[in-house]
Amino acid sequence: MKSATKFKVALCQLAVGDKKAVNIQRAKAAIEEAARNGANVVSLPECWNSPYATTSFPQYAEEIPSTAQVNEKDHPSTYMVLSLAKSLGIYLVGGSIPERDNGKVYNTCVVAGPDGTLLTKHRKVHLFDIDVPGKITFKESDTLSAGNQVTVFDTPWCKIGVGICYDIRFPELSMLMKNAGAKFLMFPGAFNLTTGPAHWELLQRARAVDNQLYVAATSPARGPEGGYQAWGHSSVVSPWGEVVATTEHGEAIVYADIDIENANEMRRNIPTTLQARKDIYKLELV
Ligand SMILES: O=C(O)CCC(=O)C(=O)O
Repeated sequence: MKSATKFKVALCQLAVGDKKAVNIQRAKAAIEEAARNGANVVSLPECWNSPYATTSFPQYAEEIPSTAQVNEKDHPSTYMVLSLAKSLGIYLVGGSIPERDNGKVYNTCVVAGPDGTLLTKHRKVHLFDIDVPGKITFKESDTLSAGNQVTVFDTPWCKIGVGICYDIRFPELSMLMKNAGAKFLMFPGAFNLTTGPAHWELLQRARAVDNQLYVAATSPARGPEGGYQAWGHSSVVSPWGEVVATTEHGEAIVYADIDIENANEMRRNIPTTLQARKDIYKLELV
């Protein structure tokens, strides 16, 4: 399905283990399957090449140079993403990997275009530092640094904004992506068994309705006992706030037919953007 406003998205809910080469092969196979099934835009989950653990991030980190510098030996994850986007002719939102740059490590999403170029990268802006006593304590800032950019890229169908996991909790970031023209927001993410059931779907539906656009969130599959337990439930939500595609917590590929005209219609019918009281409040980049 492909027209001015219609395309197919696929979210690859991958199992992730401690062998990077195996993780890359698994991701490659899922992306190939998604493309065979007609997906035009494919997403990987947060942290798909490394265990989701602060101690693993520096160990699994790779540099992410510009397209011409990417090679298989030094940048195997990004190499796979760029070369597969090109051979399959798809837009690939490469989940996230730990990125090393100038002695710092970031949680970074690489976006590849169908010509194999690195269109943009998003460094997670809001680090996941939380403490819910007796349930979950996580402190990404122990080993990660935060990005400071709002990320939106062009496709033939619409502009797509990218955030990573915890970024979805900050409505301002999504609003800034909408203001930059996005009609679809994609969040690779790895919620957990405490916040997942409570907030994963709610936040996607909230961001979709308050910005009148599509939202997709791609999780890893649930791991074995002992490691980080991802909530799974990768899903796609329409501008009206309906969950149009989802899954449970095992390995899966979630497909959805997107029609951006649904976002346009919602914006015409309920014209909140025009009705916003910009005379009494405003949102701006600093
Ligand atoms: O916001 C949450 O509850 C989970 C966030 C998370 O797991 C992450 O940012 O990696």
